Amino acid sequence: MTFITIRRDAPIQTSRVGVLLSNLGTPDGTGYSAIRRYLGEFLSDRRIIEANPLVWKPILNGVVLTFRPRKTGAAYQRIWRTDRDESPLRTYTREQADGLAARLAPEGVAVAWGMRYGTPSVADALHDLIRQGCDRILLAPLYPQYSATTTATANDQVFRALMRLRNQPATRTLPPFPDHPAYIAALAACMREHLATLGTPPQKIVASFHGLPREYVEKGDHYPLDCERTIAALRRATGHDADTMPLTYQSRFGPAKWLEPYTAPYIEALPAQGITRIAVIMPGFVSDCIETLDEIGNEVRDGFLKAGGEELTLIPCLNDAPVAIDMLETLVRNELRGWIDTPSPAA
Ligand SMILES: C=CC1=C(C)c2cc3[nH]c(cc4nc(cc5[nH]c(cc1n2)c(C)c5CCC(=O)O)C(CCC(=O)O)=C4C)c(C)c3C=C
Ligand SMILES: [Fe+2]
Ligand SMILES: [Fe+2]
Repeated sequence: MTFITIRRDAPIQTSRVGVLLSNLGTPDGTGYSAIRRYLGEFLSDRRIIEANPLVWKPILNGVVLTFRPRKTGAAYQRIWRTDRDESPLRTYTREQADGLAARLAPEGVAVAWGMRYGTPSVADALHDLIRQGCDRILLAPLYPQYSATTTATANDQVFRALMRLRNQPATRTLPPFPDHPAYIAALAACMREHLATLGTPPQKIVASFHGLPREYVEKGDHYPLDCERTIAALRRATGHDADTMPLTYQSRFGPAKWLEPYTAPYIEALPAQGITRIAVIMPGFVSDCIETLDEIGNEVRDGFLKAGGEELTLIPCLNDAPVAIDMLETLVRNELRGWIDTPSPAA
């Protein structure tokens, strides 16, 4: 292995705390080659696709990377932030980092952000923090519910970059926070604020989480337990139950069985039961992205309307709302105890 030396990395002389926010990733553009590059990196991750690479690689490089980029590119085009020429996930992650940086500036804490797949990479964000003199870094993957396919692979990627450093900073990782009071309070506030803008309240609020192959759960990924913890806490906080706030799983990829019930057929079956006005909340996504804005906001909405539904409203993800920054500040200050002296704000 070759060790890379970051300027001012040998030896670390300054003493500063840094926070590295990470999210999933996003392509650099909506064209075929940008999407192909992004999907190629994403779907080559063995935490994402556990199949034997001898079997999976020919499928990936053959049928998947030939046909999928067109479909995915069209979806990104529908949600692309043309004013900034980037995807919403990148915009919101940057805004979350900026908001958090402003809150932690009094203690001199540096904040950087990066993506597990695509750019800016988590390795670049790590190097940026080291250049700013950070010798203690909190890695904060922005996934409230743990999964090996999200939290673990985001941390793995930073550890890979750390492996190449001669002088490593000390690191901590932010644990998942499926029912942390600050997270549930932020979700409940965003939900109430959005519902207050509607003329008539929805008959149901469907809580849709990103799905996971059943096999990964059978092998021990405790992701669905975290989703259950979130939904139980959110129902308690907002006075709902399993009937008025059902839990479903979206974004199935490939032919295998994923966690059920699947969001799209669940929602399309509602009009036949007399439920024609619904809201959808997607608590697993800290930022709006292709899966919330396009899959639910376009595809699933179209299916619901075709099936006789009248209104499907999307409750926005936490994004850059002040309550989202409050939540991040609370979670991060809690993990930084002993590294910075200020008390953590009440949850
Ligand atoms: C086997 C494939 C996939 C697993 C497992 C998976 C888990 C998983 N993903 C998220 C969050 C996001 N996924 C996003 C996009 C996305 N996901 C997959 C596949 C798997 N995800 C694909 C192929 C894509 C790309 C889009 C597409 O082609 O359909 C995104 C959005 C990124 C954006 O830029 O908008 C997020 C966020 C979680 C939380 C999760 C496991 C629980
Ligand atoms: Fe995904
Ligand atoms: Fe999707």
